[in-house]
Amino acid sequence: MPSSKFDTLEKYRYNTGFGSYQESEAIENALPIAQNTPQRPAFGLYTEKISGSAFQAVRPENQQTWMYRILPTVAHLPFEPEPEPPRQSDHATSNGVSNGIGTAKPNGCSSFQNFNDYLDLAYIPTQIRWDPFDIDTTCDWVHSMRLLCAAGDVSTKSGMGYFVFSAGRSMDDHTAFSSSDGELLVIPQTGVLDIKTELGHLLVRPLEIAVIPRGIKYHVFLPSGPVRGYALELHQGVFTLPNLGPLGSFGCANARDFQIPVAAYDEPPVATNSDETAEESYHIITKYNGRLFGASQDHSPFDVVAWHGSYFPYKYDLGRFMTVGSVSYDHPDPSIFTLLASSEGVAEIAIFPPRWLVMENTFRPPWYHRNTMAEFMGLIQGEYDARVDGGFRPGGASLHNVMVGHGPDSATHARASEAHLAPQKVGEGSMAFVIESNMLLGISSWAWSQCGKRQTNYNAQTWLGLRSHFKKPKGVRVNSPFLDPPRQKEMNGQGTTKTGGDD
Ligand SMILES: O=C(O)Cc1cc(O)ccc1O
Ligand SMILES: [Fe+2]
Repeated sequence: MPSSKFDTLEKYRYNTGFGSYQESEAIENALPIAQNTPQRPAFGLYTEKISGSAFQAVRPENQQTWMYRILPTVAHLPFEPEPEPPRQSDHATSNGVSNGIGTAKPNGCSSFQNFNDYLDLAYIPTQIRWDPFDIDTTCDWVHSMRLLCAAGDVSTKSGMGYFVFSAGRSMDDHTAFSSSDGELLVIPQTGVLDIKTELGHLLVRPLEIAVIPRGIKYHVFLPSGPVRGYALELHQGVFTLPNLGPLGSFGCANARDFQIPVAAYDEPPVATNSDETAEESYHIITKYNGRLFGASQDHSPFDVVAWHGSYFPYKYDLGRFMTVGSVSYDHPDPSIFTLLASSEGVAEIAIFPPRWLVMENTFRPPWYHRNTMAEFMGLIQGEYDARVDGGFRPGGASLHNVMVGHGPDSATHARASEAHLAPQKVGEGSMAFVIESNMLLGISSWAWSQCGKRQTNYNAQTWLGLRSHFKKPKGVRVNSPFLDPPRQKEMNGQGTTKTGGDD
């Protein structure tokens, strides 16, 4: 007997190919040949289509999948609001009011409840960093997500939401979850996710990522205990592979390394009495404009015997990423490490795998900067080479919002300015990521105060140690229009010099 479900590795078979057209049968000949909607599909199955793009989307962007299933999705009782279980990870202040922004929510509200309330987000032009988030052992996947920051609006399909998840138990048997609010990128930081989806299984471990399309139902089993990680829900568009431009035909994340599940289905229970059909009870939970709703049905939603199409979940092993970089001088933009980009340009995720730095006469860590793009960073393991002050830890996060200045901490600056520039391997045993977004992100009140993880000394600890090293060279002309002409002349040793106290 396997000790856990994920030891039965046979169920984790994958096809490959980002953006490919797939077909998969759990029972041979379940897929119709040369048509989609036969009058009577094979073996008494129902035909159901799920679309992820408008019918008339251009071919490269068109995402639709045909499923051949035991019963169609519609066969369920009406959805009702789902009760909210209590949560461990609220650290509301004693008077129940947050520290300056928003309104603290009482213990017991779910993440997705917060997520709906975009008016409760705060926009703050300072650097923000969080210690590793606590693992909420009481939670299953459905209630595991906590909104950190967001932009846009779910109902108009704009923007995206950034989450941390932490769960200590598997979803109850006979439950399934889906989000109608967007496509979810899952980045586990610790623990294993055994994800059973309508289209087959995905086993996702730290240093892998998974993407679950909008509306696809799934069940999350935790075969090896608690999990924690990061998630990004795109309300707008879907994840795509970035174009490679002058890099050529391959590099970064290659299409063939994306793994796609194969069809698998739950065998319906056998009726004991031949006059009856055996019934089961399933609870289906869906996130709809930020709220959780539940419905019952008498059959498994994991009943897709065969499918074909271009709309499916997938996973990717970050170890397969081919990093490229400067082999002469200067530090390139981090876009060279882009793993996935959103089709509508609202967000991109780049990773920082272990890599060689060989640049000559170069300050090798990132430059100081502020960008029109907001930068959210997470750390899966190890240490991020541009922030070695000990405050950016695996399972924590940072946010440098639109036009918020940041860069290497003062110790890193001092070290890198003096470093002997031999070839150097950085990030050994480490994996950080950055999500760049072109939207100004609002912070949830949970992220600002209730989680109790925001570092109130981040800015001071990281950058206030920077000292001016400016030394005006002697004997050079000063030509600065910021200085008035007499002062310039004086600095250049011309004209009358009047110093304070002489007149
Ligand atoms: O550490 C950061 O801020 C992320 C980052 C990395 C990099 O190599 C260049 C720019 C940048 O924003
Ligand atoms: Fe940055």
